[in-house]
Amino acid sequence: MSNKLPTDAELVLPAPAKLNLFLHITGRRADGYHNLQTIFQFLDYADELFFNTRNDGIIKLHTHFIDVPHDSNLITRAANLLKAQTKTPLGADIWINKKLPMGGGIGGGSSNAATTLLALNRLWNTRCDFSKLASLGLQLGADVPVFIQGKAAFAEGIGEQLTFIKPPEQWYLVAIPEINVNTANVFKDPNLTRNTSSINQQDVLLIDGHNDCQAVVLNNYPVVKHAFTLMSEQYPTRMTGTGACLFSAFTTQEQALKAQNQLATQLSCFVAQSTNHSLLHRTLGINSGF
Ligand SMILES: C[C@@](CO)(OP(=O)(O)O)[C@H](O)COP(=O)(O)OP(=O)(O)OC[C@H]1O[C@@H](n2ccc(N)nc2=O)[C@H](O)[C@@H]1O
Ligand SMILES: Nc1ncnc2c1ncn2[C@@H]1O[C@H](COP(=O)(O)OP(=O)(O)O)[C@@H](O)[C@H]1O
Repeated sequence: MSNKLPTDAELVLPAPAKLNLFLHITGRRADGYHNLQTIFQFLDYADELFFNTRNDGIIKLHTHFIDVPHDSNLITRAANLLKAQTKTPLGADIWINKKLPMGGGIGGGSSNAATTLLALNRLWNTRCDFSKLASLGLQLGADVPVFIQGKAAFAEGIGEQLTFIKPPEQWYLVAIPEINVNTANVFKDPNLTRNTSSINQQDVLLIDGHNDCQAVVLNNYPVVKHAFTLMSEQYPTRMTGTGACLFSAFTTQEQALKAQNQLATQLSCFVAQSTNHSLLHRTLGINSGF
């Protein structure tokens, strides 16, 4: 990814990561998608996107991703979708400082799409409300709506039915196994547990839960299994989303940094605080009441 970033962009915004604190798969729909129950909480660890308005209507992503052609990049797709929906004559120049690992289950692509929708809606003055942007975002990925809403949530359906909640804000050590896990392949795996019992909304913050995708990913990706073994020998460890990233919770930053130091020679990892009010919305000055 080439990364010459502008120093004078009109709008600079974060696209934060998320964790799935648990991920239960409760069934498979007729269209092949899976119903799930999960908690999304944000991390104060983010990509950074830079936006300038263009008057000629062109949407240009300047940062090159090695593995993702521009047309299929979720940033370009989000910008094109908002432009088509609102028929604005305006365009945009966009750059990204990419920090979030791709295919890691921390939602970087979805978060990039959500940040792009909120940024351009503001720069283009296209006045779509959150629920309109969330439904546009859902066309790009199941996790985009929660990033648009910017509040930690219990999610059902394919992740789009959101009930806002406030799980404890903690410090996390997040390990990044060097592999990109393909979400579709995890959901296709015959060994995936698809019949976890549904939980009631009022119990969401009372249970510890688990991640149904974890066993499949540990079984199919030795790199993830190795990282999980190293980490779980020391701390309770869980996978986020469909992997590959793994996380352990700590009460203080010091504890999380100490754990990072212990594992640093063997695993690539970062420490971040979880938050119920997204860094994106805090930066935009949107007061969610959270
Ligand atoms: C399961 C989660 C939890 O956060 O995993 P991560 O992507 O974060 O790891 C997400 O909701 C994933 O959302 P997203 O990554 O947008 O998935 P999509 O691109 O919509 O789906 C990729 C493919 O996975 C399968 N899929 C995805 C979501 C779902 N609830 N059921 C499915 O069966 C479908 O085959 C789909 O074609
Ligand atoms: N802007 C983007 N950032 C990251 N991934 C993107 C982007 N646009 C498209 N993708 C594609 O989406 C896939 C999933 O990306 P990502 O959201 O980072 O992972 P996950 O859904 O596992 O958290 C990537 O492997 C990549 O092929």
